[in-house]
Amino acid sequence: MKKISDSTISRLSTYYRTLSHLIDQGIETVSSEQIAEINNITSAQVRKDLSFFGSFGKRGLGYNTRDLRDQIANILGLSKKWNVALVGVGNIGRALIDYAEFKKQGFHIKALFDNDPKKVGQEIGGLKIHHMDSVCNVVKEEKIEIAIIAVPAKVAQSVVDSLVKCGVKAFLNFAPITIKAPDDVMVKNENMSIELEALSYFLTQNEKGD
Ligand SMILES: NC(=O)c1ccc[n+]([C@@H]2O[C@H](COP(=O)([O-])OP(=O)(O)OC[C@H]3O[C@@H](n4cnc5c(N)ncnc54)[C@H](O)[C@@H]3O)[C@@H](O)[C@H]2O)c1
Repeated sequence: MKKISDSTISRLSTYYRTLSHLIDQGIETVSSEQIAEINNITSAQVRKDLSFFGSFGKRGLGYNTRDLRDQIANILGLSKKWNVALVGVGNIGRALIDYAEFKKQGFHIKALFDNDPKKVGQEIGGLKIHHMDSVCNVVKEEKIEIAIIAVPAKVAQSVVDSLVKCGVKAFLNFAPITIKAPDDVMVKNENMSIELEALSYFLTQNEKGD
């Protein structure tokens, strides 16, 4: 299959949400123009993104919202349940454990890790916090496929390395560093500071233009 860009994958997630909202409103069919308008992009972009994966909808009739949502869910692998581990049960970690939406989307937090002796052994949301010493055993037992990294930056690389050694191949990293990983491992970075800097740049350039 052709290599699909990150931006196409990210737009598919957006279309998935758009279709879910339309279905909630009882709307059965939608055109690429409507999907485009809702998301401030062009209809050509919507058609191009979908064309990578086959032909959907009927010319002139648009797409059936449920069919298209289900097909996008299949493409994104959302029809299955993913077992997730969270490493670092601090401020960010706790907020993520409490976020019920992940579970609804098929991402089930099944294991918690921390190296603080005061936290290890405690239970949060029905899950025991394990020490990193037992990481591979727990990863194997809980069939962990994705790990969320919410530890301080200075230890994030070594934490990822430990999980890679246990066979985990997908990471969502909250620590503000660039993680190095083998080619068959994917690391997505979640960094609010970068987003804030983009806003800062936008406001700074606007001021200069005034
Ligand atoms: N992505 C963002 O937008 C964003 C925003 C704020 C903070 N952060 C980053 O997220 C991370 C977590 O922030 P926080 O405020 O929750 O920190 P925190 O100090 O509250 O929590 C970190 C947790 O990691 C644990 N930990 C430390 N070393 C560990 C190790 N080697 N193995 C396992 N657990 C370990 C600590 O015991 C603690 O429970 C930091 O890297 C921070 O810079 C990201």
